[in-house]
Amino acid sequence: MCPQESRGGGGLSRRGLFTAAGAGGIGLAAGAAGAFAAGRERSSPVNDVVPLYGAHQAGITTEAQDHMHTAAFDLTASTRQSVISLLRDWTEAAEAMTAGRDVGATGASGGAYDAPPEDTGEAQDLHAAHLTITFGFGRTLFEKDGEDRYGVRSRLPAALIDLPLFSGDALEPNRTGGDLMVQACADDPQVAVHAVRNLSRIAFGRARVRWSQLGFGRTASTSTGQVTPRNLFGFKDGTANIMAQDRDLLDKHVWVGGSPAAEAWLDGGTYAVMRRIRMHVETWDRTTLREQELVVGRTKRKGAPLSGGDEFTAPDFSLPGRNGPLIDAGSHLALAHPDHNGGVHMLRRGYNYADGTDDLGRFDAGQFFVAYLVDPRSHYVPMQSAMAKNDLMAEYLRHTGSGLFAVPPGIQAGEYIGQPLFS
Ligand SMILES: C=CC1=C(C)c2cc3[nH]c(cc4nc(cc5[nH]c(cc1n2)c(C)c5CCC(=O)O)C(CCC(=O)O)=C4C)c(C)c3C=C
Ligand SMILES: [Fe+2]
Repeated sequence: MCPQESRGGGGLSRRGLFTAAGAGGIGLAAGAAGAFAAGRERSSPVNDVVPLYGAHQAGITTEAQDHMHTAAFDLTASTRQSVISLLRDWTEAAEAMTAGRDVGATGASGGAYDAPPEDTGEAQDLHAAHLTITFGFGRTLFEKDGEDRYGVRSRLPAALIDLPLFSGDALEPNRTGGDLMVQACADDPQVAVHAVRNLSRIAFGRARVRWSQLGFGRTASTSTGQVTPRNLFGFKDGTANIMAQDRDLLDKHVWVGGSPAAEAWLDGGTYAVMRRIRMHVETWDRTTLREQELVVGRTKRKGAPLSGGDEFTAPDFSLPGRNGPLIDAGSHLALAHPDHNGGVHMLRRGYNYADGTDDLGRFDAGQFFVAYLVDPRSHYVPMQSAMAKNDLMAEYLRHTGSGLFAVPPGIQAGEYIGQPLFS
């Protein structure tokens, strides 16, 4: 695991910064001073800062936190310079918030009495909570209605396609697309919401929120140190995920590299596929345990493949049962497995969501599916096409929102997110 991506990777809480600064840490002293100006004193020292800087953006291989708030934005900026200034301002704010500080020099309550505060304030007294903020660029940033709005059309990556409409999709326009994407993940929901809200406030006059989604209860592990969580069908989800420790799989299936010159700005980055998938939990809850396990291809209790063993045993798709293979060829496991998808893997990092009820009293609940992968044309579209047609799980699912974003590489101090694209 890259140190810069590890959870709490050497980061310090604001109280920790004071201590280290007192011990002679010059760089840290500057951070502590900033924190003090922003007025975020906290009660106890904790080590819950995930550094913003690194080769890759944080929030991808970082151990999946418990909560998520994601938003997509439509740009209203009329110039390229205005987009750059927004990205600069967002980077500065992200650096402060992920370090557990308020936004701006005066923060939530240290500024002029007759001016709006620089920070909205709801994260005062809260820890950094492993906050990560991951940024992405939608296809419409590069080209919209045939127009090269910000002079970056020539740098549009070939893989940043318009995703095709899949069988059974019921996409809602106001939950789909977007020029920019911001994914905030944290172990405290209020910290994640605070981050997106402040970025939205900063964007005023340059970009406005197109859609946003709250998520809870991660539906994947991204580190071998994490316990596999459960989704709203009650099954373990994320067992066979790419983990932060799988360096070779990450290099092959997640990180973009060796791009042609026009796309080289994305090297070290990745693509984020986001799908808001409603799960018909009422129907699922009236389905027998036998049927549920048949659909998933794994046991509900342990998450073991139906061919036997424990959670991490490799599935055997040819092992026969009384009426055909023990793992049904139409099961989600069979359709998603690399053996049936040309060997592709993806890093899943989704969250459960529950957004109230519809007019029939049914829960609008499901999974906000997020996957990071090297190329959606090879690593997502074929699998989703097959699932939409043949996955036994499909009858319990409805895709209501969608987004595909190019996620630029990480940055160093002094740079802004996506800088190579505009250089
Ligand atoms: C196109 C990609 C995928 C979508 C969309 C998707 C939706 C989805 N998945 C579950 C539940 C489970 N998925 C599991 C495994 C799994 N799913 C995908 C891909 C998509 N899932 C992959 C690549 C894999 C791993 C396959 C493998 O290598 O074995 C599992 C099993 C446990 C696990 O390994 O994670 C469950 C359970 C839901 C509920 C859902 C939509 C709401
Ligand atoms: Fe899945």
